[in-house]
Amino acid sequence: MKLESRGLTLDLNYPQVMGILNVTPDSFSDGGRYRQIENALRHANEMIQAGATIIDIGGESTRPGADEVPTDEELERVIPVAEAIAKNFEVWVSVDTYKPEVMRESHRVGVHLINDIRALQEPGALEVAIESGLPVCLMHMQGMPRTMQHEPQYTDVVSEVDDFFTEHITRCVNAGMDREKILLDPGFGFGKNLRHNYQLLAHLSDFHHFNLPLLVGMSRKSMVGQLLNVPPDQRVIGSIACATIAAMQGAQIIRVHDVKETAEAMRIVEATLSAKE
Ligand SMILES: Nc1nc2[nH]c(SCC(=O)O)nc2c(=O)[nH]1
Repeated sequence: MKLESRGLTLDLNYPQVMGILNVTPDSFSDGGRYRQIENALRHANEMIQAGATIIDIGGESTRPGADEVPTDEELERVIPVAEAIAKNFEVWVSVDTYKPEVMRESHRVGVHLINDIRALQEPGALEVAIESGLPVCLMHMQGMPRTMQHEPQYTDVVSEVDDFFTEHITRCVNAGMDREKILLDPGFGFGKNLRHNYQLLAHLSDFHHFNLPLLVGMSRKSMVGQLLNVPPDQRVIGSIACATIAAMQGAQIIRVHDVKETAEAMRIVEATLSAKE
């Protein structure tokens, strides 16, 4: 499986590491110190050297309870950094946004992938994404970041996420999007309790029936913290375990803070999966 964008190709026969670049003052793990462009470029370069093939830039913290950021503030945080990275490095640049204006500007400055935690449900987002021709990650979320962790309920979380994927793939394709530009993400921690998260991880390979790339993000999240009872910056080993379990099930893109550690773990996964053939 391969993903193309702007002349770059991502070989999805091997797990690809997506490095997280938060440009938010309140991001729960980076502490928002990457707001300036020079720091952002330095961090992006570190992650690329460590093995990241995608840099995911986020201007609005979506940790549980986070408030929304005005569009012009998000544009100011994200676009200059996205442009600088796209100009300075031969790396995929994705933008973690649900706002159509941010998607449009991201496309204009050379971004390769739209990463939308709201699965193009904001008014205008689907049209902008189709117009851009960029690949888009559709992520499942129950509720909204401010309230999504207040008693999330499912009859069967795996089948309900599967139904969500079916519904939104159909919606996007019917609106004119090429099906092969869609990526899927179960949205760990977005309206899920601990058990829901591990049910999704345990059954991740069930989602391969769509024959679309699976992107997962568990890095430093509460699904690790609640088991290990450690703060975000001490969740690296647990996050690597999650990444390894996901990649062993064929997840193609792993979204992480700790790129070097994850990239090394993916080498072990690759060696194991290729020995299975
Ligand atoms: N596609 C995708 N995008 C994301 N953006 C965030 S922000 C919260 C955090 O990093 O803890 N999580 C995810 C995720 O899981 N998947």
